[in-house]
Amino acid sequence: MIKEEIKLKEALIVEGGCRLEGVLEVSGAKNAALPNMAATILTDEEVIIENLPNLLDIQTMEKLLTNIGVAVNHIKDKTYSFKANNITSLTAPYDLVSKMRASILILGPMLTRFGYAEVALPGGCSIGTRPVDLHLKALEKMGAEITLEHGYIKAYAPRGLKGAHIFFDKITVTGTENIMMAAVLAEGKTIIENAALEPEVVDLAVMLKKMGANIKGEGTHRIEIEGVKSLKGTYHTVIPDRIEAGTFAVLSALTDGKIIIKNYPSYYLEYVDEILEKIGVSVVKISDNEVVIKRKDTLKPVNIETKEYPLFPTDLQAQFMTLLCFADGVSEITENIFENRFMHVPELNRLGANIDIKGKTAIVKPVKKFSGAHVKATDLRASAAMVIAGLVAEGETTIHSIYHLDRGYEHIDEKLKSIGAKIRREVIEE
Ligand SMILES: CC(=O)N[C@H]1[C@@H](OP(=O)(O)OP(=O)(O)OC[C@H]2O[C@@H](n3ccc(=O)[nH]c3=O)[C@H](O)[C@@H]2O)O[C@H](CO)[C@@H](O)[C@@H]1O
Ligand SMILES: C=C(OP(=O)(O)O)C(=O)O
Repeated sequence: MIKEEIKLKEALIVEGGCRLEGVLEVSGAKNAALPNMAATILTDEEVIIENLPNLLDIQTMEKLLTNIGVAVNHIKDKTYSFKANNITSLTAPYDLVSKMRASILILGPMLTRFGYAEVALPGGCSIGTRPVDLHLKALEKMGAEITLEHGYIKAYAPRGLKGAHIFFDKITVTGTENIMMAAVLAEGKTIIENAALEPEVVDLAVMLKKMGANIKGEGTHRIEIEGVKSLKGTYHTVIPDRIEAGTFAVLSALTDGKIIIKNYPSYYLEYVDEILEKIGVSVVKISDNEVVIKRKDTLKPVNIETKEYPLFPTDLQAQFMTLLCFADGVSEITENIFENRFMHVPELNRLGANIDIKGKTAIVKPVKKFSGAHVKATDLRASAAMVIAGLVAEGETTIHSIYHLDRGYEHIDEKLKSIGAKIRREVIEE
């Protein structure tokens, strides 16, 4: 059986109630590393990226890049070099794209540098339909001719892309990144309005500027890019993962252990930290890059709405729902970004939670305890919620189908074992 087939059947078995003590280190951000890697297509010079997290999604992006001829070399722990000086194909095949929606990020760079790109349509995923129409419309506005054939996006710009005025009807993170990468080598000026403000978008702009791109306004809703003829190599370090950090904060608050979180990016988590404070959980800085989590005896309910950065991230919704199950009143959590991101609710209820869904709002009623059960890890952050829930539940929790967890959490079981958690992987026939 090949490795990935086994992974689909892997389960995580978590024993609840263990005393946790030690250091949890936050890894490089998946959602920054993926666009950083895609941007290496934009130059024939060597780009070195450091602090790449060891994740399935990173391996998928590596495969997408090597598949088109990018030379990827491991230099040292978490540091890789990329050289796109011998591109042999301009296709992102379905078998890779179907593993990870962020594969769409190589469309903009391939098209702008080589005038052609073929990427399998990512299709829907468990958290929603997630179309890429905004990416495609923006590229068309830049002069690309796009057709959809046999499940593939085929994009042509034989004479190169042209700068354009793009207004995104909806704020899109990878859409902003894709168009920013397309615009850096386009002829003339591109203005992206209603651009995403996420730190990962800003980090991509920082990297592109080091490569010689001319970008202004990153971190605001209006980004201006003046195209240049070519880009050069650079050295870049991936920023810390704010979602992994937030996940660790929730885990720490609920298990009430003596956990130090290292590389906690407080500067990206201001709003999240404010919400934690309202719940009765303080993030206390103990050194430049380390925090501990202190909680009041009684947790308070809060209402949360997911929104684009700098407001509450959808990628922390499931973890905060788990935390709020133990508040002393009713909380309401509204999911505004993805239409189907409550799949953790029935799974949390299996563990003893009392959550109802009304449209796009989950009503989280207080419970005193969770008790271990068999649950399913339905998507990436739902999986993280199950791990947290398993650590606080009485008895043993078996989390089935943990494939998604490995897409976005680096060695989660090893990290948790190092602070005293009893957690193991088992291959279960399903
Ligand atoms: C690799 C990566 O960075 N993933 C993140 C990125 O995903 P991703 O970039 O895919 O998410 P978007 O910001 O694009 O999606 C926001 C909303 O816009 C919609 N939309 C998007 C594009 C489009 O062409 N048409 C359209 O309708 C989506 O369906 C969704 O409802 O941002 C999400 C929102 O913060 C996060 O949850 C993901 O972790
Ligand atoms: C939804 C997520 O990722 P992706 O966009 O890669 O599916 C996530 O990181 O929670």
